Formats: sequence, C-alpha cells, structure tokens
Amino acid sequence: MLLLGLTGSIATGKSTVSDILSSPPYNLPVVDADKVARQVVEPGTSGYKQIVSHFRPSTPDLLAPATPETGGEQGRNGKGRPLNRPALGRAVFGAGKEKERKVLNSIVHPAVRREMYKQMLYAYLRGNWAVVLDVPLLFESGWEPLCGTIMVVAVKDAKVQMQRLRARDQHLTEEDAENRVAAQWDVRDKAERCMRRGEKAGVVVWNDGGKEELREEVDRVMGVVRQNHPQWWAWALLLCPPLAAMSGTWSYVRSWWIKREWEREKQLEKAKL
Ligand SMILES: CC(C)(COP(=O)(O)OP(=O)(O)OC[C@H]1O[C@@H](n2cnc3c(N)ncnc32)[C@H](O)[C@@H]1O)[C@@H](O)C(=O)NCCC(=O)NCCS
Ligand SMILES: Nc1ncnc2c1ncn2[C@@H]1O[C@H](COP(=O)(O)OP(=O)(O)OP(=O)(O)O)[C@@H](O)[C@H]1O
Repeated sequence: MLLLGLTGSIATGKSTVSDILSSPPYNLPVVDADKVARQVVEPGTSGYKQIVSHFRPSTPDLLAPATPETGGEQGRNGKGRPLNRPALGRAVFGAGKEKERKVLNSIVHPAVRREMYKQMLYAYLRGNWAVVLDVPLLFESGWEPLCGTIMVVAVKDAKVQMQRLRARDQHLTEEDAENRVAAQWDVRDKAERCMRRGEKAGVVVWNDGGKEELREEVDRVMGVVRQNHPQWWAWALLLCPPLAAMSGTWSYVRSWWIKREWEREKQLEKAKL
C-alpha cells in the first residue's frame, strides 16, 4: 500500500485536495493529522491534562468559557471544559514562542503518531492501494521518509495563501495569521524538497488558480502517481508481507538519503551567505 503524504503550508489547500482524493473516482482513505490532533486533546485525555497543567498558569483563558454550550464548569462529559484553541494558538505562535510550541508539539505529536499508525494499519488490511496521510508538518516533524510518495499542495504567490487564510479563519488578526505562516517552512521550499525526490516519489499540486483548475491539477498529478503505483503492485504487497517490508525499507532509506543531501546543501548555502 502506498503511503501518500499530503502536505503544504497553512491554508495552501491540503484539506480541499484531501476532499477530492477521498471522493470518486479516487475514493482513497484519508488519515487527517489535524483531526487526530483535536481528538487526542479532548477533555479527559492525557494530552488534555498535560496541556492544562503546563499552559494554564501562563494562559488564564486556556479553557472555553463555562456556558450551557460547553457544558458548564466541568464540561459536557464532566472531564473539564474544552480547550480555547485560539488562546492556545496565541500562546504558541509568534516571535519568541518556539519553546512553548515545542512543548505543545511534544505533548500532542506522539499521541497523534500512535493513532495515525492504527488508522494506516486498518487501511492496509482493507486492501487499499494507497492511503492519504494529510500531515501539515510532514517535513518539519520527520514523517517524510515514511511516505512512498509525497504530494505538496503549494502556491507560488504568498499573498494568495494569506488571503485564503484570512478569509477562512476570520477570528485571526493579520498578526496572528502571519505568525501561523511563519511557524512552518516556506511552502515553496517544501515544493522544492518534494521535487528533489523525483516524480516517482514526489509531486507538487500548484494551487494559485480557482477550484476548477485545482481539480484538473489533482487529476494530472494523480495520473502520474497511478502510473508509478499500479493496482497489481498493491495486491503483491498485500499478499506478500515480506515484499511489503522490503519495499517499505527501500523507500525509507532512499527518502532518508534525499533528506540528508538536501539538508547538507541548505547548510552549505547558508554558510556561503
Ligand atoms: C495551537 C492549536 C491548538 C490551534 O488550534 P486551531 O484550531 O486554531 O488550528 P488548527 O489545529 O486547525 O491548525 C490549523 C493549521 O495550523 C498549522 N499548525 C498547527 N499546529 C502547528 C504547529 N505546532 N506548528 C506549526 N503549524 C501548526 C497547521 O497548518 C494546521 O493545519 C492547534 O493547532 C494545535 O494543537 N497544534 C499542535 C498540534 C499540531 O502540531 N497539529 C498539526 C498536525 S500534527
Ligand atoms: N483553488 C482555490 N480557490 C479558491 N479557494 C480555495 C482554493 N483552494 C483552497 N481554497 C480555500 O482556501 C482555504 C484554505 O484551504 P484548505 O482549508 O484546503 O487549506 P489547508 O492547507 O488544509 O489549511 P490548514 O493547514 O489550515 O488545514 C479554504 O477556505 C478553501 O476553501
């Protein structure tokens, strides 16, 4: 089964592409890291308890206000009020907040990873030829070598990204939005890194145009992916687990090598400046 990593930067169009991939004619299962990241911090979970214990002293509005909708003082299930996500966002995005963001990531990411592995295994056992891993921080958090193919959804014009982000998340101020964009790698760097993997292992969906153009671009890119990963290969991997293990190991080593070379080049470029 192909692990198709879907990434980009904030508001470049990952969820829109993931909706296309999960509908006909593709009908691919999608494991959505943002969705899982919400589940693992619901009231009562260990993630929730750790976040409350670390962030509450510095963020007094960390929990949603006690209203009938949020279930009063103790929340709907009696395990606490849900997190006030915009407030937590302000505590971790912005200049000088990298340390706090790292703390949040170290609480949330391991739980996300565990749940995602479970969902991937389920998709494999159901005989899917591919599963989409929708992971916004795929490169930043080291998921890259795991994916047979990476699809980056990118825009060439940074203004398009900012406009879409502001239009979608109207609760964010201009500064909030800029802080969130700055918390991730530049999407054009992600596109470059992805193309470095070669067409078999890395494809870029450019999304500067309208939604109709995006659909056509996804169809074009999926034609390339499908050609490189035919159905018979998916069946061979399912019926022969040692072959799946060998193929996975080869893909991992190759991706790891490309990642290392790319990082070296970037370091050399930096040193030259
Ligand atoms: C800070 C939080 C509470 C803000 O919640 P909010 O509902 O406002 O945003 P949401 O979760 O929908 O994320 C929107 C986008 O922000 C970006 N983003 C989220 N977390 C991070 C992060 N730690 N670093 C950089 N970018 C991030 C992603 O592009 C994501 O798609 C939330 O983003 C969070 O819990 N982040 C930590 C978990 C994480 O890294 N999630 C990303 C996938 S694993
Ligand atoms: N080609 C397009 N034309 C017009 N609007 C678009 C296009 N692609 C995406 N959008 C809109 O831009 C916004 C951001 O897109 P989307 O939510 O898919 O991004 P995302 O990369 O998943 O964001 P996040 O990282 O925050 O989860 C949405 O409101 C979406 O409807």
